[in-house]
Amino acid sequence: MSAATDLRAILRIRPFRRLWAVLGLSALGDWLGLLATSLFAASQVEGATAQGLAFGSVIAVRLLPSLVLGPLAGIFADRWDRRLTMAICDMLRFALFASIPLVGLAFNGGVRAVGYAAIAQFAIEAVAMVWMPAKEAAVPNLLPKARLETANQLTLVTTYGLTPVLAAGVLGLLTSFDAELVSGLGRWATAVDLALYFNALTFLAAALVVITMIPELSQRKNGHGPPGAEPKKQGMLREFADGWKYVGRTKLVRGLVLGILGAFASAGVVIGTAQFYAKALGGGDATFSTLFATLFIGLGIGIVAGPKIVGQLSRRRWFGLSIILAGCAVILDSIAPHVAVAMLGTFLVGAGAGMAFLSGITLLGGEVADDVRGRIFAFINTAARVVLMATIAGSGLIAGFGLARRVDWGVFHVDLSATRFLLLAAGIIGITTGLSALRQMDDKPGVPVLKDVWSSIRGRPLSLGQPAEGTGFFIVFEGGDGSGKSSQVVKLAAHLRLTGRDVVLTREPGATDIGRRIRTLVLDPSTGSEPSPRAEALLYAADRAHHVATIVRPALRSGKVVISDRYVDSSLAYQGGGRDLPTEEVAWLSDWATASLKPDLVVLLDIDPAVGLARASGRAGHDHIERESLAFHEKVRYKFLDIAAEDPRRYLVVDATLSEDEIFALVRARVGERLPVPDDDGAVTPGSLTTDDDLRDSDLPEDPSTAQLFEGLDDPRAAAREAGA
Ligand SMILES: Nc1ncnc2c1ncn2[C@@H]1O[C@H](COP(=O)(O)OP(=O)(O)OP(=O)(O)O)[C@@H](O)[C@H]1O
Ligand SMILES: Cc1cn([C@H]2C[C@H](O)[C@@H](COP(=O)(O)O)O2)c(=O)[nH]c1=O
Repeated sequence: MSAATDLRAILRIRPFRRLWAVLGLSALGDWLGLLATSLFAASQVEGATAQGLAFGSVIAVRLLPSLVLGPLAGIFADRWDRRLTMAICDMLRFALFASIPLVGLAFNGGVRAVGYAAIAQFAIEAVAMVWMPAKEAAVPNLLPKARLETANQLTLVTTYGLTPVLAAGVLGLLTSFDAELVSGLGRWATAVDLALYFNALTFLAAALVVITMIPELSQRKNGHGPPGAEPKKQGMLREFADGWKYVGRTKLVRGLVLGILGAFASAGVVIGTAQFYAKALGGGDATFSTLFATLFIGLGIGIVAGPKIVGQLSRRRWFGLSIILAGCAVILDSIAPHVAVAMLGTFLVGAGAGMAFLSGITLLGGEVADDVRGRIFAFINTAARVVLMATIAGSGLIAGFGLARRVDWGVFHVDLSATRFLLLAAGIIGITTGLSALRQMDDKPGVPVLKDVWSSIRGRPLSLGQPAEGTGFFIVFEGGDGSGKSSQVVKLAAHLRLTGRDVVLTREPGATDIGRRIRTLVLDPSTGSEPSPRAEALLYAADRAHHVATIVRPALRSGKVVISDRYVDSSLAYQGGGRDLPTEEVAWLSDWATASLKPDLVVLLDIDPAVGLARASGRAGHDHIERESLAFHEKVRYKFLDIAAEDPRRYLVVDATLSEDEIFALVRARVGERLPVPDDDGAVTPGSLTTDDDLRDSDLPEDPSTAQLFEGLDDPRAAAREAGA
């Protein structure tokens, strides 16, 4: 789907469209408020030092409430109606912003007006701390999970890309007409005052829209109860503690928090050392500004283009990898010999941070239960600010002390700068936290990360990972036609049943009703037509999907041993090797069909196709595949061997020209290593199965499924035989 179609799709969702308009208004108000109150404070006093102090104090005051109120603010979002919380917060912000110029007018400017501006700013920020988690927690309830990422892209671009520019434009426009405004409208209508009134109105409008037009903001999806159920009310302190506990005990959230804080710590060092870094590169203010702009361009591109670049890559993996990318890029900055390399590094830092930010909040929104979401957002918001401020201040201080040192060892000398060391440390922190987040949150264990990334960048289908499946054991027999699989599966099933195992014997294609019809379609020459290679691959996959869903998984779930005559590798070997279809696409198809169910053990009976086909020709009637050329069957054989060589722990490759009993002895030994034998009390001893002497034909239990599967009742070869093919 194109980006425009994606956008249209989320903007078609009415409550979200309205909320987006509200967010735009609030963000515009916020930026305008920040700029205007700072200018307002500076304009109330005389002299450069006093103006600088006034400007700085208003900004500093904005950051304080998050430290004090941050962790508590999330409780409001989880405890009370989020729509009401947002509307009340917006009304309060409306009143507070409007009061700043009015109080300034009453005091006739001066230090008292600045003092009030600072107090109002503190209160506004405190209110914003409550509004923000309510909004963040409500958004995921308005959208389908699959649309959350695009929605986050849109709100991030609106909040950090469009509205600051618009706010600066509005303020610039007003200040350029300052003199005219004052002479026309009077002393109460300076450009900054008007900006503050305008800003107040944006919050009033937002409050009205929220309360009258987005009732959906009140809806809840209870994470632990039925949808719509009221979350259980408990004491505030208990709720606060529960929020912390949730972070501690939930692997995903722990990984996200760790990753986000690590990323903010690295970003803090980059920002704190930026001035000194520009000097270390031999540049000045212009270099500093260029690097800063590059960082933000990277950030924007990461947010806007990131999802398209990584395609279907797991978002959990993407999050960890983005932090690792940012960490590596900071290390590149730390060793950059000149500005061009530093710009590349800084761009990648921005891109990595933007992608981590987007994937992080999307994961939080989509995966954290509704009833704690507000607290988690508030917790992260506060912790991130604390880490950011501490690292900016700390690294700025350290970098300022030790700008550059030259260490001489006789003829050798090295230029060491504290800035570069700090950047190196920040890069290492970034990589370490990224790796740790990746480890904590990985949702595809067993699937190599780099292979996954490479496939996703190339737009190839990805492997789906392997979910655990009950307590059963899944054995598959593979090999060319006539290699002796059917003979061995029957022996092994009988043998395991003698040891008391509950065994399900099955095969592909054709173990189910649907499968039998597919088998006819795909193999039976008497149908008069043969499927094209891709259709053939799809038909085998369809048979497999139904087979796994209705026979294999249920049996494994109830602890049975499932023995299948052919499975996924047959598709890889015949359709991938024999028919020359791209093997990774065939693999993905089967992965999807089976929802990634992999066998515990695969026995590959390897045989020269000339020998196997000669054995199979003993049966009258040949299916489509048996009629293929020897070259085709040779490609199949080598594909089977390649697959087995990649995972020797899972495969037992046996020379299928050995006698049936010799083969079975090898199979039995290997199965015995993996499959413990239960004793009379149900206890298990690994590694001892029955011997040949234990296995007498007369002892074999009746196995109707075996008869049905292998006696040719539904076998197209039988039909072909009858038709005299
Ligand atoms: N180890 C062996 N040595 C010689 N002949 C064997 C051996 N194993 C099986 N056979 C014979 O080879 C023929 C094919 O055996 P079987 O049906 O078990 O193979 P298969 O791999 O299931 O074949 P297909 O894939 O074509 O269904 C049968 O006649 C069987 O008796
Ligand atoms: C599962 C599967 C099978 N095939 C081919 C391989 C054989 O020639 C026939 C099945 O015959 P059998 O006597 O039951 O072994 O189908 C395939 O091409 N792709 C597959 O995925």
